Amino acid sequence: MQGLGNDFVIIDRRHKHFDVPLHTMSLLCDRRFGVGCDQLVLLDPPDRDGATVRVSFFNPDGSEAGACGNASRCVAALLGEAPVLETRAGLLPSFITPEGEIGVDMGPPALDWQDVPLARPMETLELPLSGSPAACSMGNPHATFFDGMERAERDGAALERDPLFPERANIGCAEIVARDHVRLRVWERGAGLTLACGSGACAAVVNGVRRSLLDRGCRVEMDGGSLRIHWREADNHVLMIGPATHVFEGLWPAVPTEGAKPGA
Ligand SMILES: N[C@H](CCC[C@H](N)C(=O)O)C(=O)O
Repeated sequence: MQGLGNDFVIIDRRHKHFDVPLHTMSLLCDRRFGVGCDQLVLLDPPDRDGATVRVSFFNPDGSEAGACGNASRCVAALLGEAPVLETRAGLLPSFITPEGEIGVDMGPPALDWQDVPLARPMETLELPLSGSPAACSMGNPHATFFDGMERAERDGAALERDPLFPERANIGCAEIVARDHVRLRVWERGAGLTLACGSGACAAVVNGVRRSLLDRGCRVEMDGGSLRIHWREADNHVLMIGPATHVFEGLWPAVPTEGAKPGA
C-alpha cells in the first residue's frame, strides 16, 4: 500500500504467526531484489484492551520505528471500520472523514529532550545545529528545519546520524508558504529521502507552532502530495488526515524451513 507515494509492504500475521527474519525484511524492502518499500509493516493480534490490531514498523535497514503515519493510515484503510492501532507510540484511533479520507489520531508529541531523545538537555528550542532546527517525537525522533527543503537531500544522511540524536533522527526540511501551509521534504531515518512522511508532517506542525511559525491547523505539502494536520489544543493530540491506497496483494510463500535461502 502507499500513502502519498510513501510505500509499504504490509504483512498480516493476525491469523497465522510466522517469523520474518531481518534478512527477509531487508530483501523485501530492497527494490533490487524484492517488492521494494520505504517501510515494512507487521500486523499481529492486539495485546492491549481497546486495540483492534498491533502494528509494528521496520525501516529497510532493519531498525524499528515507533511511529509511521502514512503506514498507519494504510492499515486503517486495509482493515476498514475505523480500527484502533496498537503501536509503540500508544493506541492510535482512526476515522474516516465524510470525504472518504483516512484520519489517524497520532497522539500527543513528546517534547522533553529525554523523550525525543536528544543527547543532552537544551537551553532553547533551537538545537545547536546550522539551521537551528526544533525537535520532537511522534513515537519516533524528528528534527525540523524551517529554512528551505534543499538540506534534506544535501545533508540528510549526516544529520540523521548527528551525535545530538542518540537514536538517530528523521530530518524534516520545511519551506513556510503561509501560517497554515508548509512545504516539507523528509530524509527518513533508516530509509533516506521519501516522497512523504506522515509522522514527519505531524512533527513539522508541532515544531512550527512551537517556533511561532505555523498555526495549529496546517496543510503539509510534500513531493507525494498533501496531508492535513491539526495539533489539537484541547488534548494535545495531533490529528493527521490524508489518502491511503491499496496497490496489490500476494500470498506469503510457504514459510521456509530453518536455514532456507532468503528471498525464496
Ligand atoms: N514514513 C513514516 C515515517 C517512518 C519513520 C522511520 N523512518 C523512523 O525510523 O522513524 C511516516 O509516514 O511517518
